[in-house]
Amino acid sequence: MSMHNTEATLDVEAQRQREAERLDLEWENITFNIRGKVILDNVSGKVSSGEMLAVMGPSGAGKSSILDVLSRRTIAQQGFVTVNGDATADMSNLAFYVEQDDALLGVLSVEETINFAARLSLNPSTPSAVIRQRVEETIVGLGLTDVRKNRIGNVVQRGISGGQKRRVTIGSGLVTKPRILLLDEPTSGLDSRTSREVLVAIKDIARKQGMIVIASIHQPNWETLSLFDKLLLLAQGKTMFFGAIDQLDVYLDRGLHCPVPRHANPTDHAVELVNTDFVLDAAERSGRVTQFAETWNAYASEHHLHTSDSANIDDSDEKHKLKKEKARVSVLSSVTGGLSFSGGEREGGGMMTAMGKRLRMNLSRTAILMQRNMLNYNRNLLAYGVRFGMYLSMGVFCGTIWVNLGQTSDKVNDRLAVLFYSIAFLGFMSVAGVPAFLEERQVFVRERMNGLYGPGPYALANTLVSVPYLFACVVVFCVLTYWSIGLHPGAARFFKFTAVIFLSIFAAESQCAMVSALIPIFVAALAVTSFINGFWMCVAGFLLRTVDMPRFWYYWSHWIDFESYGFYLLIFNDFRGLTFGCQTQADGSCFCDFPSSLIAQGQCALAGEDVLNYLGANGISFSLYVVILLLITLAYRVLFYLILVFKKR
Ligand SMILES: Nc1ncnc2c1ncn2[C@@H]1O[C@H](COP(=O)(O)OP(=O)(O)OP(=O)(O)O)[C@@H](O)[C@H]1O
Repeated sequence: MSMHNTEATLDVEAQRQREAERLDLEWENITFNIRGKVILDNVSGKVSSGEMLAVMGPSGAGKSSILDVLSRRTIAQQGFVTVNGDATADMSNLAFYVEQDDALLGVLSVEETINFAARLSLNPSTPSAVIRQRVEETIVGLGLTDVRKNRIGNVVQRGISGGQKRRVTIGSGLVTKPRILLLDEPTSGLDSRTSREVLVAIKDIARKQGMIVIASIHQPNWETLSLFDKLLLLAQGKTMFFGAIDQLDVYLDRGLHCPVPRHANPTDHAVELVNTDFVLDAAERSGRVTQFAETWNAYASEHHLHTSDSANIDDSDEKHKLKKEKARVSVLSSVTGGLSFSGGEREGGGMMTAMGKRLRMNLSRTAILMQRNMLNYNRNLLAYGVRFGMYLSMGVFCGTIWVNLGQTSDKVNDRLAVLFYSIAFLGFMSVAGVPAFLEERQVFVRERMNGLYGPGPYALANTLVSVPYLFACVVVFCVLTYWSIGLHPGAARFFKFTAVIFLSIFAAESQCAMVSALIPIFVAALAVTSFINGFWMCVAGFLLRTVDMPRFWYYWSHWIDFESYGFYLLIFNDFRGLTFGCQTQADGSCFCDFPSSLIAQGQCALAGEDVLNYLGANGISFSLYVVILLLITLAYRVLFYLILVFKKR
């Protein structure tokens, strides 16, 4: 069968399947409070496959909140959200939520961004021609053809406009072909013509796909609004109107007795009526909105315009109990679902349960994320570019400042200092990756919330891809410093030196990723990571010998400090087998800067082992310390993963 035939068959099959799986999304009596403040008050409604619902209202009316409840990102204290009557339906599999903020990777092009979103949502076996076709349709549909090769842009490099970014974010959702598309302010930043065209494209896809579209929207012109089938008008969390768009002016006239003035836009008129932001008296503000809500309820009952079909059905105690139980299960599963290794599979009809398929899916997602990370790190100077430059410069500085340290006892302290500094400073500089990590994390949060993949593939891809980049940074530093400083001769010691620095810096990087995942605020992550690294320096065993360290600090902090293992491994690697000449004094006695075992043997010299003894590092096992360093890194990575699992935003 030719590729075109395959695509056509897939599309026809998908269409048939979707027609067969008509969806009704229904929400009943949603009441949501935050700290006693009513955000949504008894809101109900229903929307079906192929329909577009506009959610409107003044600022703070609860538009984003109802989208959050419908996507189950927020669980309301009262009420139910059901899909075809099922309150336990997995929304992360069904719905894609396009939030107000555009969380995108700035160095990727428009086309790459949409392409990765498509690949992350599809079965690993989807033919690439099908992916290309989807991406093409989305780009053309959203009017992004001219900028398809342009980069999104970030603080370093200007990219596409704000309105184009909005469309790319919408495109990243549309291309996954969700059954329910939730859009928070999709037209913000777009002029009225572009807004309309974007909504036309969405409507077209929604019709073809049998997709439900729910969009919060500010002041669209009437022409744009008429693209929607239904309107939910909110004020102070209460329903002011819910129903077919063309019923709004009828209601305003006959229900509210405030007819739309000639040439005025009915929605502008309605939003203006229910907007009480500028009424000074609080009681009057809430009284007016309550009265509007009561008028609507009375009108809806009188004209049988119930907010949801189920309002007609006898809501017996039994049915209510059943829904309540289902909703409870849904809340529980949404909590425990956080432990799952991956997100769900969007395409292909339902969750795959077989372990093999699940593993394959996770590996495929990990591979795609690795590919995207590499593209990001190659182009994003803030990821590793800045660090590469810093490590290279620091290599030049260290190699020329501690240049050619001779093997004399008076240089031993300088040698210890440069070894300590290599671990401490290079580890400290892991904070330079925080901005790029936070950008990547935001994209992860958005994609994870939309069920594209879970924390497992993300954490794995992040860990694996950071290795070669970090290794390149470390190698350049080591090559520039090792021989210039005059560290222990021999290739084997150089390779060990490089390996130890790499393992230590990888531990520092893992710690930084863990902190940034926990505190995803740039300045705070930077401050906390720097603070922790500063503390590790104090207890590493160089600035203060372990024998002189108060036992309280020694027993717990020294032994979990990656810097102490890195430092001990470096000095063990460097000092073992070296001999340092001491000074013969005027009286013929020998002076060494450290206690020497060689003087008693008639040599005016200091053995490297004497220095190790002095620092309590002579008896260490190199391989054991390497294993501990690896275990500390592993612990950071596991914590990183667990934080991502439990901290959803
Ligand atoms: N986490 C929160 N804590 C306290 N109040 C909140 C919280 N989230 C939302 N609110 C309040 O809930 C109300 C509804 O907020 P929401 O963001 O849903 O409004 P909106 O209609 O989307 O507003 P806008 O059009 O300005 O985006 C607002 O008064 C807001 O201040």
